[in-house]
Amino acid sequence: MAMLDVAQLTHTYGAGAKAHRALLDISFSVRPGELVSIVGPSGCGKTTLLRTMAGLMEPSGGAVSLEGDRIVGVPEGLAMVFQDYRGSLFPWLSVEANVVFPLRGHGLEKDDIAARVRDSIAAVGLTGFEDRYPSQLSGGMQQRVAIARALAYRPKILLMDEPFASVDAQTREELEDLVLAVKARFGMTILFVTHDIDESVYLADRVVVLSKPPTFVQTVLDVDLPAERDQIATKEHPEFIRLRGEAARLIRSAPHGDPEAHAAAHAPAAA
Ligand SMILES: Nc1ncnc2c1ncn2[C@@H]1O[C@H](COP(=O)(O)OP(=O)(O)OP(=O)(O)O)[C@@H](O)[C@H]1O
Repeated sequence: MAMLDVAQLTHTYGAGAKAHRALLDISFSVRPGELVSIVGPSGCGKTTLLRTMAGLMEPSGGAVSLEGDRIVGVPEGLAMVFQDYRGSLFPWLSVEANVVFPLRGHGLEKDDIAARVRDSIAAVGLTGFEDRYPSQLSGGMQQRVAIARALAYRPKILLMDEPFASVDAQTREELEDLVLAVKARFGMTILFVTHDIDESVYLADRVVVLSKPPTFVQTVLDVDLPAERDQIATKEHPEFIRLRGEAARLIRSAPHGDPEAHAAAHAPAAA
């Protein structure tokens, strides 16, 4: 069974003459232990899609399911890491207290919480920084804290919304490799939204390429690259070069969804 299943998702903002159809028909799934990335042209509806998947917004049609259960409201087994790490960490709490925060109130034993927190902070390379406050850390380190917090929660799926868009290029590469390391170590299932085509291919098992709004899935690319990725060797691999070229061409020439053609294609056959 898919960990996350997005089935014929549609969304229209407003109604009547002011209606704006954002999502025309989005269907894809994420298997357990897989990293699926989502790329598309600017304004293609990535935020709308993420908000729907996180249960923060009800779609106009279709459904999102987590392990077969339809998502209505924010589901238990889901954690998110956002681009804006400044807004997502509590500035008045230490690194450790930030990581502990979402574990409170779940009936976990003290020892279990302590072990999860220690393990997650170690996994993101921040052992020794437990007592620091977010303002005492670089942007990349703050994003590591956000990742540690999500790891400690042990979600079924981790949604990452352009998480590295605000850090410098070198830090970005380090954080990408950190995501791959924690995915391997914790068998994490990850949905990764990005504007960066290289990043989408480098990290993923599959890449979902979206159209312009009203948005549909143009294609899903299988990333047939060795599981062990390397910032230099993988990006020189002929298959990486082919895939990034294909994704770039699809995004550059992305069409808008055509509601009439879509309705005709999905109309029931005439009797
Ligand atoms: N509240 C709203 N009311 C009306 N239209 C909206 C609303 N929010 C988004 N839209 C429109 O829906 C479409 C998808 O918007 P969304 O913000 O989901 O795209 P995005 O891919 O996240 O954008 P970006 O590439 O800028 O991050 C856009 O055409 C946008 O203008």
